[in-house]
Amino acid sequence: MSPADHSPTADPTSHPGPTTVPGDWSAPTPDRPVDATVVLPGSKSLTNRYLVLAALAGDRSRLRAPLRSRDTLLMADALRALGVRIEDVAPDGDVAGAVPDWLVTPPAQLRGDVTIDCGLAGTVMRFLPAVAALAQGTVRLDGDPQARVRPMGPVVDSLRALGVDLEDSGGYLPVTVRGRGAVRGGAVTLDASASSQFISALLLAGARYDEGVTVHHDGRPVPSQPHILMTVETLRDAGALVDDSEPDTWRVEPSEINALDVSIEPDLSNAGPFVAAALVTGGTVHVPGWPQYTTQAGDLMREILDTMGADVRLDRHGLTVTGSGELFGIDIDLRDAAELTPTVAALAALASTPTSIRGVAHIRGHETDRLAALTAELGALGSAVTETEDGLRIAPATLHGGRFRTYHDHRMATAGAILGLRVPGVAVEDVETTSKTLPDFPGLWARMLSDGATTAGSSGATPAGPAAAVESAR
Ligand SMILES: O=C(O)C1=C[C@@H](OP(=O)(O)O)[C@@H](O)[C@H](O)C1
Ligand SMILES: C=C(OP(=O)(O)O)C(=O)O
Repeated sequence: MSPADHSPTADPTSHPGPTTVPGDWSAPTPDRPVDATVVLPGSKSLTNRYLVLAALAGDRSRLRAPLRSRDTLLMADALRALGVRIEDVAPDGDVAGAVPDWLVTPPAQLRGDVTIDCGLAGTVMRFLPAVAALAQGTVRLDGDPQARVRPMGPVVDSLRALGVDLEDSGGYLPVTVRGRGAVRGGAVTLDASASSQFISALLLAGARYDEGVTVHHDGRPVPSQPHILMTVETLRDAGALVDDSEPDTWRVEPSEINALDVSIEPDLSNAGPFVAAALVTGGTVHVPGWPQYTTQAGDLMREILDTMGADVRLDRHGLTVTGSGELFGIDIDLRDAAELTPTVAALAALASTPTSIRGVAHIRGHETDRLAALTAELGALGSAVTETEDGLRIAPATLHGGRFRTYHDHRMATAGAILGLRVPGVAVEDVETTSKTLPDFPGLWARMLSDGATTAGSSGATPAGPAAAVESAR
């Protein structure tokens, strides 16, 4: 099945529904520009890569300021089930409110005869079959009902070609891996146009395969390429030898994986809605610890906000975004940073000139069919939005309040929050879905918008240290 065949689990064509439903979250509409410092928790993508590498390493690793959200806690629980010890330890220094570090001790041999809950986490459902293949025994992987429509075919077929004994459900979860404690490895060709995570999965575990792994992509362009570079760089951090010099081909030599001691950068894609608030309200948002160099796709927010009308400054203290009150549309290929689409689409719906978002056909296979979901929900609030073959076109329109459905998609919920900054009466369904990658989004959002609020841990903390914190500059 192609990603285009997927549709959201709730039917976006069934609008208009009720205006609000008990339990919906009223997105706040501030009466003045935001002026805040927002400390974001660690990157989901980095945390889950380092957890996997630490589980496959030869010795104990330390992950500093890891993200603790549904996706990373599921990854940690899955690795624990495979025999990895993951313990909380206090971070160095006396930083109030800082999240504990994770000490990760790999077992001599990963064990099987376990069932793993992948939730709705692409990183867990795609990365772990490649790890489970190294376990001794059977590992059954399943997830949320919506996870069962996210594509897995190329990763399971590739593992089979590399010598792994497994069963899938027609290219989807549930998947059963019969681990034999070792994997032959070798060369494989796959079509990764539906997700870069297929490639990352094989590379992350590939150093531990007897022959290493050579992965060649054949198909339409691979999306989210910075995430593959992130995989390559985290492998190199752990001493693995990776050759990515040929386009669409990656080679990981068989080797030990070294223990790691790493600090996790703040999650820049999760920072997106917060820095977007500066543009929407004509205010200022500062994000400490925004890295000067990063493989995170979310770093593209800097260019996006600049094009859409903000003043964007990055220095050694972090990122500062200031809006002027003007918000322009954008013409952008988001293939490399597809996870930003809901954030950019929400901004576009508030803009004074048209927007075209291209290159993101594959996000029909993300947490939900994001193109259908955004078309339905933005449209229901009055936006002039059209779904195209590989993206969205959004023309200026006057929006009104109403119910914004979220389809179990954290980034749909944060898109609703962005709209609410300008449009009174936006009621966001199931805002708790944001806990997939960000603990306490509603609290953090409210504190960003409130006067003089300071959460514990924001003063004197290392940028990525606290769970999440906001300091209002007012
Ligand atoms: O490897 C990763 O950490 C991710 C890769 C990307 O997936 P796709 O390639 O499926 O877009 C991205 O959208 C997702 O949020 C995280
Ligand atoms: C696509 C996303 O997540 P996942 O890692 O589950 O693919 C996302 O966070 O936007």
